[in-house]
Amino acid sequence: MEKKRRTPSPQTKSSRSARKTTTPVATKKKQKKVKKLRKSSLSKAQKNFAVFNKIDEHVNKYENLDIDLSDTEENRASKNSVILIQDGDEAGDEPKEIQVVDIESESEEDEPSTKSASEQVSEGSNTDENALDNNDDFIPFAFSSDDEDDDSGDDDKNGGGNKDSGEYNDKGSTAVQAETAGSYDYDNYDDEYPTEDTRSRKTLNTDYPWILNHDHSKQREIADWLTLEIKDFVAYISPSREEIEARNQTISKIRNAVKRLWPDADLHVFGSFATDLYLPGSDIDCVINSGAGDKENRNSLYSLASFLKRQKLATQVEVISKARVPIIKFVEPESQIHIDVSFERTNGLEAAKVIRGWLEHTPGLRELVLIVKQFLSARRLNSVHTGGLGGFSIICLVYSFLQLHPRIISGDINCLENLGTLAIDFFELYGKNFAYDDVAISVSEHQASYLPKSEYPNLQNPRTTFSLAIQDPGDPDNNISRGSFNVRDIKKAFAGAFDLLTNRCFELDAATFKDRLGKSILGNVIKYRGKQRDFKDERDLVVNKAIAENELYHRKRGTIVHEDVFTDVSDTEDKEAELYKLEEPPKKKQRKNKSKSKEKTSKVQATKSTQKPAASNTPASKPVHNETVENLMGINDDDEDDYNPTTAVPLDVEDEDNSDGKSRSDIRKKSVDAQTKRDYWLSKGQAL
Ligand SMILES: Nc1ncnc2c1ncn2[C@@H]1O[C@H](COP(=O)(O)OP(=O)(O)OP(=O)(O)O)[C@@H](O)[C@H]1O
Ligand SMILES: [Mg+2]
Repeated sequence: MEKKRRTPSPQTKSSRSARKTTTPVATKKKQKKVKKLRKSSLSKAQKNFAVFNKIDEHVNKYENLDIDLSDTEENRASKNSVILIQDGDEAGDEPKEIQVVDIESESEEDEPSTKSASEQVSEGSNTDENALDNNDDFIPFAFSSDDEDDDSGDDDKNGGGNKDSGEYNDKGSTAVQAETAGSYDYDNYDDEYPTEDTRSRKTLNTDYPWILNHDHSKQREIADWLTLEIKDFVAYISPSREEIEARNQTISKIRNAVKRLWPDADLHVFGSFATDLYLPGSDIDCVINSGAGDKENRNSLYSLASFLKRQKLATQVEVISKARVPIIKFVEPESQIHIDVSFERTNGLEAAKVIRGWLEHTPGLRELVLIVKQFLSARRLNSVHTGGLGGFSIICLVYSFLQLHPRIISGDINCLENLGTLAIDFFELYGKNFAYDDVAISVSEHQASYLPKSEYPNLQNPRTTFSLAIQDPGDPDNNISRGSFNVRDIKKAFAGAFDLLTNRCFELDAATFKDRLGKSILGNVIKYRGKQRDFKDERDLVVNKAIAENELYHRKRGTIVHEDVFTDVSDTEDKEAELYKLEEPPKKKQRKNKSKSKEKTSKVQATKSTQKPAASNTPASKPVHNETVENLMGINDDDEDDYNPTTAVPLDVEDEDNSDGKSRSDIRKKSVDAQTKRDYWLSKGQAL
């Protein structure tokens, strides 16, 4: 039944009449207004970005602690070594001692090079290499194309060193200099983006290749354009058949080797490969569990490291034996995939299953996680060793964001159709509004909630209140983000992304269709520099064995328990064919329809009515009240939240024709959606 119409908000009224009376004078006025708004928002953004100019806090000071074995001469020499990193006892402590331990020499790899490190870098970067693998796609918060050219000099200053680790600082400082000197022209930053004339030339080597042949510049709603770009980006970086197979084979090889060394042990995969949340350059997280449960010790770690090296299954081996979670890190030479191996634990295997459950029930989760991952990875803010935000924390952050978003809870928006708005909301929340000092995030198998930090001493950082606290879904006393000590820079980066995306949207919204052509919104904050990929998300074509084996592992264990129990999945009586059978591919993106949204609304209502405090196993659990949640989200309930989209827009407002035989109610639904988006969008501008 049609709901009773309510008086639209003044904001709604004015935007409606503006659309109805589009005289040339009105258009000119509107353009002037938009220009003014844009200018003021740009200058405000400029102010926000002053933090990047005046202080160097955003430069990742801990970057140099990261060990990169690929480029420098010492590192080349140590390719035949095992590196022992002695971490502090607590995650988040900076590494205390680094010790290189030679375990074996293999002469062919030891050949000294007379070439400079930079030459080695350029020679080493074969065209098949993916810049993401090398974390080589850093984008400074500056748009001057001169930045890249200026790098060479700085490289020399840094001892002609490690391009990989130097790039962040070099580019960052170049960007800072350019902007401090006032040479950056905000009005012309679009120069970086191809005009129609230069499009064909630029598209051959674009930094945002996901727009190639995927032009959305004709979208009426700018938020829809961003949503479509996000979908394109995700399709672009999703794995091809070959990539999945390479990962599968790599795991099989390592597992076979482990079993040769330790017949009572088995290797399992968890982390992003077991959740389908990996970027092309992501590592593979593995754990070795054994019948005796005795492999987590220094001797075993070294035995395995030496063995894998001898078997030519590992290069660039590091043994990190004194960390809270001792691991071996190495690169598998054939696939060049980075592997982390931990020992005698099951929590990662349990987390993988929980995360897959979240993915199944949370539309948009995969898309937003990959966007945030790529965003942080390009800024080198994704490594916990340097205080960044690890993949696990990102997943929990995005999951809680989607679970607690008022507009999703109320069934007001469809996640997959509003990825653009949600991405901006995410950056706004964690870049500008989130109360890091007071609020912790709790995620459990079925829900998320905000917790008052004061009541959870175990989640607090003893050194500072300004920290991110995310309760481990598998252990309520564990703050999974306690190692992310660089939260200040992460917050700044998110705030920057919000400003850049919002400004870009305003700018392109005001531009003519001709000027929009070939331009990217997402490219303002995310770039991809590397081997050109296809838009082939081939996850439906080949079994991801990490997922299949993890499913089997849980089937064998029957239920999720939090004890260390050895379960050998390779010694299985289950038929292999059964295990690796491809399931029916999931139905391709469904268009929103009435029954689906109704179903969703009732589901949301059910969730709301049965909402329990998160982490029910923690008695003090007390989710922050919804009003506070809305404050945290930065959404003002005076304006658009009062607005009833089903009644605010008359049927005759939309000027689209009805040639495809849609019913009037379908059209109203569409126009309502468009208006909701527009109003919401305008509110973003006012927030600037
Ligand atoms: N702080 C932590 N506390 C407990 N478990 C953790 C923690 N960090 C990581 N893990 C476990 O390790 C797994 C892999 O973590 P990681 O941060 O590498 O995420 P990822 O999804 O593999 O992302 P990426 O693709 O960036 O490697 C997680 O799924 C989780 O099970
Ligand atoms: Mg990982």
